[in-house]
Amino acid sequence: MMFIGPYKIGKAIGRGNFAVVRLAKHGIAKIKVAIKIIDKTRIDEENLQKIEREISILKTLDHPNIVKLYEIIRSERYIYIVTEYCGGGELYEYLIERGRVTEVEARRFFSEIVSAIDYLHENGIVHRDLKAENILLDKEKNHIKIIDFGFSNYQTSDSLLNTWCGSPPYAAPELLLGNVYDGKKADVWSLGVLLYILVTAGFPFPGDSVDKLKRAVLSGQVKIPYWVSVECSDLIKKMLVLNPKKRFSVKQVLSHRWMTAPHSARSASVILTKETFSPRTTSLLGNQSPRLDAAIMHYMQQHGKWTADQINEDVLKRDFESDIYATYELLCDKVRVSTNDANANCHEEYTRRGSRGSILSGKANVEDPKPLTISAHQLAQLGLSASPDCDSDDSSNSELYDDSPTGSMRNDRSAKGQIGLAINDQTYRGEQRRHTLCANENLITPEMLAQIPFTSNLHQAIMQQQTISALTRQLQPNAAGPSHAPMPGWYPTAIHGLPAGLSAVSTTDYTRMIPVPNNERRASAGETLLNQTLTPSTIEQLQQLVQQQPNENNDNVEEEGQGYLNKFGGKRNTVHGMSSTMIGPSNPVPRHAPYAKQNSGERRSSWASTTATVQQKSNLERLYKQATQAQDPAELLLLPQLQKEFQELLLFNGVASNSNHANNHQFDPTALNRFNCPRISITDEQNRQHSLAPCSSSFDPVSTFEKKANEVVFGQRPHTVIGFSTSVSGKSTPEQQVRNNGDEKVKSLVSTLSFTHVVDELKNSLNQLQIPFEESNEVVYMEHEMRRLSLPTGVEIGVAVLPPEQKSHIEFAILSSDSPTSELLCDELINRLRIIDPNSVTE
Ligand SMILES: Nc1ncnc2c1ncn2[C@@H]1O[C@H](COP(=O)(O)OP(=O)(O)OP(=O)(O)O)[C@@H](O)[C@H]1O
Repeated sequence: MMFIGPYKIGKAIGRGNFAVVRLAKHGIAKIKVAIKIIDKTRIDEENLQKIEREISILKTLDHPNIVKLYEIIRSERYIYIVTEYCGGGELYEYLIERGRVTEVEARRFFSEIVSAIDYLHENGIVHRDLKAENILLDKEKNHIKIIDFGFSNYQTSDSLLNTWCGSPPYAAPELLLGNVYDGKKADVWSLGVLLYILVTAGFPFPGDSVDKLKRAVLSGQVKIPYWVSVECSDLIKKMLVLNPKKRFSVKQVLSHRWMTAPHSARSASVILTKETFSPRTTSLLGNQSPRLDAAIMHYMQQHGKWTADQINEDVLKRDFESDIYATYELLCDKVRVSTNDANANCHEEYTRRGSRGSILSGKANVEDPKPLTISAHQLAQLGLSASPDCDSDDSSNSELYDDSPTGSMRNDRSAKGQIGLAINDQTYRGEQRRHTLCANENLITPEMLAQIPFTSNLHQAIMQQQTISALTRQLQPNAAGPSHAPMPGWYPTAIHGLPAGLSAVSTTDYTRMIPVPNNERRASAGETLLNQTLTPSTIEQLQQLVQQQPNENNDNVEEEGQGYLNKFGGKRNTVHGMSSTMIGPSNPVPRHAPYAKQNSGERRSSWASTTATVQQKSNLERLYKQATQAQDPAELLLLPQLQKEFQELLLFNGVASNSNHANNHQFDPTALNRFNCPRISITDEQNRQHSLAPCSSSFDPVSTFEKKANEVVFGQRPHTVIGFSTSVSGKSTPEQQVRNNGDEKVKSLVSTLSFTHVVDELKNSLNQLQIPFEESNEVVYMEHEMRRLSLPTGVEIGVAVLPPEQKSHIEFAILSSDSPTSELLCDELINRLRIIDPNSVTE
């Protein structure tokens, strides 16, 4: 078992360019954390500076949608960045697994992302590496947590940046061009890409190299699929504006009508505004020093063996390099989570805070930093017994372990705190003294106070008490007595935006007045004032809190979090510098939803040729006859040979057909592998005879082979014949017959684009999909000229301009109705047309 300080180290849950991220669990608070471990010997000075900047920025941040920093641990070789653990994985994985999300869900996620970026920009910070891999989800996959501030930087309002960084698919055009740039506007571009990805599960700009991507981005065109609402498209387009000066700012994004559209009841609760929080340092660096929670302090004194002064000092200083501060924060979070309604979470807490007016701040909807309203009975028993987690001294086989910081490696605080950054430190395990405390005063939060009528006696009594305690503190600022009286319910994390003077409010929780058992109190040194808030009954209750909290008590950090790397084969890393050839994720999000599940067994593009050589045909025919006339099923073994012949035929025709195709399309047979296509095309001989398929013959070995293969592979024969009529009259077409039969295998689209435009776009799409086609335009359909594209996949596409609309009428006839390939292909082509023609109508 491996420890870094008080953290029991588990499996790797992520990897970056220079870091490995591991799951860990805090020995005292029993909270899971993520530890980013940076090996200093593997990075150069420049990157070390980058990491230091990331740390210094993280220290200043405090937003519910930004990963929370707990502690920085340094050793000679490693830097350990301890942050909150986001158990829901990356947004990227989420989209890969589920495909695009509904706009309601997209709005909920995106609102949180934008809220966090707004918060950063408000504080003069730009992220510069926004991407779906750097956006994590909480355990319930409800809320966003932005991570990876490795490229973040400070930017004053009028300054420009010049370091090229980020991930190409998300990079703004000015970055791709290598210009100086406004980091905030570059972030907005990435936000545009993110929103596009959310609602389409694809990237807005295609390109498998930086050059291609650059060309696509600089074309200034983004094709938005038809299913995206007009409002959402509008917002995406306003974020993906080439000219950064004309591009939306984050504020404009926030006030766009798509963002302000009604959220679902649940999502409404997560909309956060800048007033809802502020950097912790702001509140803490003010003159009004917040006061620490007495119960937690007391508990820490007992279990960490720190003195009250040490705790006060480190916590108020927000010393991230101190295990004292981290322990305090973690314990606060532990209690906060448990205090909330079982189904609520801290985000809703934020909202509840934000949604109420505050007498104290005098503002409506302004952060009324709701304390955790943890009454004594909830707080006092954060006392943990000796943790079995920490009992192992298995330090021999771990590189990390060997180089883990020891108490001596830590700054002064660790020595003072004694909580055991040393791996073998026994100080936080072993026997712990748990004092029973007693309270004669419960808690009231400022929020509750705000709801008590100003003029009421109760309010005045509380305020009076507040004044007295404030005065007491002023008179005895350093006394270990009354001036250190606890401010139950207030934590650094809850103090954000604390209105001046609030720290002096004496608190009594009238809602949590439960009978307090009058157990014997065993006082300990330095707790003279804690007795006001802590009750004997709390010991057991809080013990339960820590020991019984679902999931949190699961020590199995090794097992958890293993999924990410195993499943997705690693992290898509951020690149730095124009020279990189890397482009986007190694598992690129497919561009359009129909292809979102690249490995789906259902999706089969097919490749058949109608132009086999005579020799190939006869060879196939012979093999086919042998196979089909075989009495013995074993002779079906001939099929692999047939398959091989067929593949050769495909390759032959793939190369040979280059010159035959429109636009001199370069057909690359290796594309078959890329598209994961089986070499089977499902067509029907009869169909070929009676429909328009060119090069039909009475015996088409290719199609008969396919038919046989179809039987073998799919266990059924293709049977339905759907197709356009060749007849000039257009009567009694197979298509009509099918329709009469109630079968809807002809998909139609009426486009507002011109006939030529539609045909060109279809041909482009087919070329992009690397599907060969035959084009003919002599056909007349319902007395109108019709362009026909015949595909070897069993799809016939007819395009005509029909009165009275004079719009392009496109029909996709599926010749083999049971071919999933044909269905998917038609859908894909229709989707592509809709992207360029959102006003088109499906019939
Ligand atoms: N707090 C966390 N909770 C859960 N997983 C995390 C957390 N922090 C990081 N990870 C995982 O580890 C991965 C790498 O983390 P991070 O992006 O911070 O590393 P990096 O070295 O900065 O990466 P890059 O090289 O892309 O910049 C993340 O993509 C994520 O999957």
